[in-house]
Amino acid sequence: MSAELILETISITKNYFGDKSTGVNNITVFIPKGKITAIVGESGSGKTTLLKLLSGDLQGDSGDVFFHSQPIPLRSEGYKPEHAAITMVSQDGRDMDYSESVWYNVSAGLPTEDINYQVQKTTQALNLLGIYGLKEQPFGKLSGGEKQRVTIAKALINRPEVLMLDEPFNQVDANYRENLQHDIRQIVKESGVTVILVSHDPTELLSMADELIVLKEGEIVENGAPEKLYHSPKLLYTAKVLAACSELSTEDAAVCGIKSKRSTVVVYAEHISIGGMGSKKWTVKQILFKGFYEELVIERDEVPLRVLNYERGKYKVGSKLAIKIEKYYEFGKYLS
Ligand SMILES: Nc1ncnc2c1ncn2[C@@H]1O[C@H](COP(=O)(O)OP(=O)(O)OP(=O)(O)O)[C@@H](O)[C@H]1O
Repeated sequence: MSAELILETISITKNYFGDKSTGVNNITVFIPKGKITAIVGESGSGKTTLLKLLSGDLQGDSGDVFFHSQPIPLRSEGYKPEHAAITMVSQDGRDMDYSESVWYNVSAGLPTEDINYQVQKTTQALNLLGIYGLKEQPFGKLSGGEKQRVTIAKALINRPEVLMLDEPFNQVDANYRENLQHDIRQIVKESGVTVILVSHDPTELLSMADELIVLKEGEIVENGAPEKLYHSPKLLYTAKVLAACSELSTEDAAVCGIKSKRSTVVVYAEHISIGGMGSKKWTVKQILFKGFYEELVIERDEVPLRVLNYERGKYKVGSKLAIKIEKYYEFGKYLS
């Protein structure tokens, strides 16, 4: 049985100033209830525009948006209950009072002045995000990650049906990010809230999302389960959005020992193993610190490849390596 839908767009188009190269064109999407849907794509591909159309923040030039099968009312035309049911989490702390406490800011999200109700709901929301201990702290003095948790707690306090997060982990450092991602997944599981998130970061999308929508130049080019899109991307564009990878021409691929008749070969960094029996023909050119692992840029005959190295510190710039490419993807020129 297919999942119940909560939001959908039918052939929605929104071009800014009538310019077809901006905004989104003719988009039909179905957002399943109680799941995490991620909208991904390069900068300017229309992710935020689609989010705003889905939330009633923006009116399409043509097409429809439905919430529970009813047309979504526009926010600019006055408050409707649907607007409270769909909450957008702003990443810039715009709705927050920086000099006031976490408690004050989160409880301000409640429409009532009933103190008992406020205490109960605010305590619940702070506990849900693991920030009860910060309740007395002024919002302005928190770290980026803590601020983000407070913002989400405030958004969740009225139990919206849909939570929209635009680049939610931008300000959050890597360690904290995994915890927050885990907590959001947990909240979705426990509360049944539907989450739609927009992000650039492939790692957070792949570990969090149930569904991915890939946008390119205002159009959907692929959609489906993250594992499917990651392991079998139909388009070069999708592979590049989702994975740390190297894009090779047919000639460059030959240097890597790959014979291909297609115009482009893509190798994911994680599909290259270092070492083995081969001769050490690759030179380390750059070492990028990634926390518990490193990303190496290696080169042979001026062909660069990105490789993951989990034995941190083992190689230096100039070290010679042998590699083995375990898997690669081939794309013809019409699959870019
Ligand atoms: N208010 C606006 N007025 C004019 N053009 C706009 C406006 N908002 C967005 N655009 C244009 O529409 C296109 C899509 O923008 P949008 O912000 O939806 O993309 P995005 O994928 O969210 O980008 P990013 O990842 O950089 O935030 C871009 O070309 C952008 O310049």
